[in-house]
This record gives sequence, structure tokens and C-alpha cells, in this order.
Amino acid sequence: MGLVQMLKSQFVLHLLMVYVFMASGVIVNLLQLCTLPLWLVSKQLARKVNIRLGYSIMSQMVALLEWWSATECTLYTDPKSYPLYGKENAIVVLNHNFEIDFLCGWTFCERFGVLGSSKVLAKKELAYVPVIGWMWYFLEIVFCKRRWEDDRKTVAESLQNLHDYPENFWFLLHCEGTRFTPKKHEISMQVAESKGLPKLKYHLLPRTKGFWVTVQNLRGNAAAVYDSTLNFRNNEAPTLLGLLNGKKYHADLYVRRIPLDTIPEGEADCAAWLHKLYQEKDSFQEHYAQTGRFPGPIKSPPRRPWSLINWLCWSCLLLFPLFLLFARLVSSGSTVTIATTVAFCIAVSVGARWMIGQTEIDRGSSYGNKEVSINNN
Ligand SMILES: CCCCC/C=C\C/C=C\CCCCCCCC(=O)SCCNC(=O)CCNC(=O)[C@H](O)C(C)(C)COP(=O)(O)OP(=O)(O)OC[C@H]1O[C@@H](n2cnc3c(N)ncnc32)[C@H](O)[C@@H]1OP(=O)(O)O
Ligand SMILES: CCCCCCCCCCCCCCCCCC(=O)OC[C@@H](O)COP(=O)(O)O
Repeated sequence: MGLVQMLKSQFVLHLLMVYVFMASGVIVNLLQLCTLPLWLVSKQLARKVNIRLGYSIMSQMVALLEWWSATECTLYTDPKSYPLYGKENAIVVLNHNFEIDFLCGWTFCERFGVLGSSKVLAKKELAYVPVIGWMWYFLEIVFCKRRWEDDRKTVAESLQNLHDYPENFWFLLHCEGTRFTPKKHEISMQVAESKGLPKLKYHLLPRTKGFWVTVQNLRGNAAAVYDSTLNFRNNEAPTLLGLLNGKKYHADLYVRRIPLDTIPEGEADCAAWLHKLYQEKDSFQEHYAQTGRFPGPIKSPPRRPWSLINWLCWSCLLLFPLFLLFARLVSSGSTVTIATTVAFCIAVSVGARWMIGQTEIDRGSSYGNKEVSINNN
């Protein structure tokens, strides 16, 4: 292990990074709270301010991937579609197999200039994750309970609100609804069989209702669906802790641009269209497994310096007072103050570990895990 790699794996450095992320995150959350009165005066200005504030949090995690771990991201796509990326609103349909797929998504958003305005249909539980979940509230992220009877109205309303959104956005949909595990796969393939649908090898059976409601409510607003398929070289299963330890991965993303007006309007036709799309996605993953690459030409956007600059600015701003405080603490010699500080550091690391746990598939939800009573009618 080289010196740099050894440094990157030091716990004390991770603690400092977590401190910068959490402290800057809470400051940004408080600033977001201060924008509430602005919504009453100028909604569009409040949204633009929140896009930039959100960027300041999300791009720190992007910097972790791009600059700290130096993970590479290769894009396979049609060169004719490429100039449109970042210049239009789009619905992104992405497979959900990896613990850091959300971060790869953010990284591509960053490279096409839509990170601050990126949107997702996220499970409600994520709204309570400190910093990220609180930030999402101000970014008009659409949350769902994964119970159609509860979600159909709220999701449609939240999507309608995006019609006058002031900047281009990508709306991410993980149609599988949960991350891939062998057990969830087995159960969803029983559902596929009961519906007479072909089996998928690399994906769970997509849940079609969220896709249909999104397409219907973003018609006239989003121009296209970006069918995106992600995988990692060398059969790696990347983790957030791996990134924190400076491990370099290589992500490959295959994106096809599909104009929204070519997608059927009726619910049943739209569902059939999505099932067909997932069969195609499965064949792309098979191609990847066989050849180590996706079909089509490579047109990779380079990383930009902004995420690193933002991260360095927050680090300078927050580490300097921390070191001053630390020096004063040591010189004061007060056991109570030192013990309180140590307890605070432990609380922050436990909190951060819990947040990282939210990304771990082993600690994932039981959604899609339960045997369903299969009705063949
Ligand atoms: C280009 C690079 C990327 C750019 C990235 C862009 C933006 C980045 C932005 C943010 C990054 C951060 C990312 C954070 C990620 C967080 C993501 C999540 O939280 S995923 C979980 C939440 N999202 C979803 O669930 C979306 C998909 N789900 C749906 O759409 C659902 O339909 C629903 C609207 C949530 C409703 O859920 P419900 O469970 O009620 O689903 P359905 O009614 O659809 O399901 C019943 C239906 O399914 C059949 N069924 C039963 N069991 C299964 C099973 N195990 N598998 C499959 N299907 C099953 C059942 O028979 C019913 O069938 P039918 O519809 O025919 O009656
Ligand atoms: C510079 C950075 C320093 C980093 C410090 C570390 C801080 C930790 C930050 C944690 C961020 C948490 C973001 C959560 C996003 C997780 C997205 C996700 O993948 O959710 C899973 C759901 O889709 C499905 O859930 P399951 O049904 O599979 O269960």
C-alpha cells in the first residue's frame, strides 16, 4: 500500500471528513430554513437559492467519489443525444443494484450541470436522514410510502408542482422499488411468472405504477426518458466505506435517450412498455457480463473542479476553528470539557455510521422480500 493510500485509510481523516460534511450540512439546512419566507415573496428565487445550497451538500459526496477515491465514470451513449444532456428535463430510469448507485447518479448530474436540481422518487424513510433528507425537503424531492393507495395522489401532486421549475432537472426513478438481493429477485420472478412475463436475470421485476404516474404528470415538461444501466468493472460491489477509504472503482453507465412522446399514454400499455424496457436492460447487462462493456460508443464527460473547490472551501472554513478549539481544550486541561468533547465526537461518528448504514444493502428494507399471494387471473 502506497503512502497516499495509507493516509486515505486513516480513521482520524474520516472523522474530520465526516465532521466537515455534517457541520456544513447542518449550516446549509439552517440556511435553507431561512429561505422559507422567501418562498412567499418569490418562489422561483427561493428555488434557485435552494438549488445552490443543495449543490453545496451533494457535491461534497461527489468530490468524495471523483477526487478522494478517484473513481472513474465512463458513459456509453449515442453522440447525437449527448449534446441534449443537461439541456432538457428528463426522467432517468436506473437499475438499483449497488450501494453507491445514488452517488454515481449524482456524479453524472454534476458533470452535466444538473446536480442541484436533481430529483428522485424516494422512499419516505429517507426524508428523516439528517442533512440529506432535510435538504431534499427544500429541493422538492418526491417521497413515496411504496403503498400505491397512499402514493397515487401525493406523487402526482408533487410532480405537478415541478411544471414551473426554474432550472433543468433529471428525475430519477428506480422502478424496481428496492435494491437487488437474491431473495427479492427470486420472489419478484415468481410474480413475473404468475403474470406471464419473461424472467429477468439482473433486475427485479419493475413496479410500473410509479413510472406511469411520472410519465403522465411530466408530459409537456420532461422531453425524454434516459434509460440508464449501471455496472462496475471487475464484478466490484462498491460501498460508501470503500470510497471513504480511498478505494478506486470504475463505473460504466449506458444511457439511451427515448423521447417521452413515444411512450404509450394508457396505464396498461405504459406498463407493458416498461416491462419490455427492463428485458432490454437485462440484455445490456448480459452483454456487459460477456464482454466487460456496454454496446455503443463512449462519450464520457470529464470531471469538473467545482465539487473539489466547494469541498476545500468548507474544509478551510470548518477545520480551522476546530483546530483552534482543540488547542484551547488541550491547554485548558479541564477533564469535564475534554470528556464532553470526546463524547460529542463519539456521537457524531455513531450518527455518521448510521447514515452510511442507510446505503448498505444488508441493512435494507424488507420491501419486496415477502412472499406474495399470487393471483393468476
Ligand atoms: C444518468 C444518471 C443518473 C441520474 C440521476 C438523477 C438524479 C439523481 C437524484 C437523486 C439521487 C439520490 C437517489 C436516492 C435513491 C432513493 C431511491 C429510493 O428510495 S427507491 C424506493 C422508492 N421508489 C420507488 O419505489 C419507485 C418505484 N416504485 C413504484 O413506482 C411503485 O409503483 C410505487 C409508486 C412506489 C407504489 O408502490 P407499491 O408497492 O404500492 O407498488 P405497486 O402498486 O406498483 O406494486 C404492486 C404491483 O406489483 C406486483 N408485485 C408484488 N410483489 C412484487 C414484487 N416482489 N416484485 C415486483 N412486483 C411485485 C403486484 O402484483 C402488483 O402488480 P399490478 O400493478 O399488476 O397490480
Ligand atoms: C465528504 C463526504 C463525507 C461522507 C460522510 C458520510 C456521511 C454519510 C452520508 C450518507 C448519505 C445517505 C444518503 C442516502 C441515500 C441512499 C439511497 C438508497 O440507495 O436508498 C435505498 C432505497 O432506494 C431502497 O431502499 P431498500 O428498499 O433497498 O432498503
